[in-house]
Amino acid sequence: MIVEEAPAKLNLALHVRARRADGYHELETLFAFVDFGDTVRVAPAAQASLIITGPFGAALSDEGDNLVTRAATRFRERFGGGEYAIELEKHLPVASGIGGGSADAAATLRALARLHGIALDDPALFGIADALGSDVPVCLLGRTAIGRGRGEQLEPVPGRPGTPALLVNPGVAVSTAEVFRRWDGVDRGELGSNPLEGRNDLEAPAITVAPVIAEVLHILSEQCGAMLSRMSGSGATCFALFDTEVERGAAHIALRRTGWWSVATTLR
Ligand SMILES: C[C@](O)(CO)[C@H](O)COP(=O)(O)OP(=O)(O)OC[C@H]1O[C@@H](n2ccc(N)nc2=O)[C@H](O)[C@@H]1O
Ligand SMILES: Nc1ncnc2c1ncn2[C@@H]1O[C@H](COP(=O)(O)OP(=O)(O)OP(=O)(O)O)[C@@H](O)[C@H]1O
Repeated sequence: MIVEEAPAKLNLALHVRARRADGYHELETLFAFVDFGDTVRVAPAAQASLIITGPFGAALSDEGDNLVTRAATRFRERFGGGEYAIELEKHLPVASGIGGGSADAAATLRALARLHGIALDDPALFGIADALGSDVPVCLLGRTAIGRGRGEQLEPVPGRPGTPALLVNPGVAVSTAEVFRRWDGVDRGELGSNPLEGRNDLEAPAITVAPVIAEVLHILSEQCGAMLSRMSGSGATCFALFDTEVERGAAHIALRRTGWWSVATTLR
């Protein structure tokens, strides 16, 4: 059996530049990963199966069309091979801006590539990831990178591994397509040389979908030692980066009182 971690992605900054003719939006984003996520286990089997476990498993079990299954199907169409029994252990909230489904699809592709002796930088594997979703290529890469285009043109950059981070989700699922639809169409400029000084241009439209996001951002920004607080992706998960683990710990205790989902972790 192959076990692959599916870490959550954060958009440390996300600048929306233009709406394209194909309906997607041109982005500039700084992707990073944290030491927290789902787990995917893959084993050869006589018959294909997917079981979903973990705290957010129930939220997905009723949906027939899982990105894990889609990834495995695309992989078999391209590379052949038999059937697999897959277990997805779901720890990431669904439709929450931290790329849970994308991470699961990428982890499935990595597991199958390892089982088939295919290099992780095989262009055909990247092609499958690209077709599955805008965030799947960076999840396949699994390291800090600047993303351009609709997020699939990747330039690896040095990260800040070990930086204490706190993730907070107020429990509202937000549709990525809906948030992009509500973007005001104003290009507020490029990422610049220090993306941490950037913005997430989807915060304002996401707040119109789920006003509680403004409250989450406000509380995070007030925490002692929070050097950066921002929404990730299309929301509703927000994060703060801290100078020290002690400050993150104190913020985690404060946020627990809200009853929202929160996780103390570190950048990878
Ligand atoms: C917002 C981000 O999370 C930032 O990393 C991603 O761009 C979203 O990536 P994703 O969840 O993999 O999204 P996809 O499944 O590719 O797209 C979902 C929908 O979001 C919108 N979408 C997505 C990405 C993009 N660059 N422009 C868009 O307008 C499109 O309406 C699309 O139909
Ligand atoms: N394995 C999966 N995990 C989560 N969602 C999945 C999965 N497979 C399919 N989906 C569907 O994909 C939708 C988006 O889920 P996901 O958690 O990837 O969104 P997200 O966190 O907003 O990601 P992103 O940051 O890439 O926009 C869900 O509403 C769900 O219906």
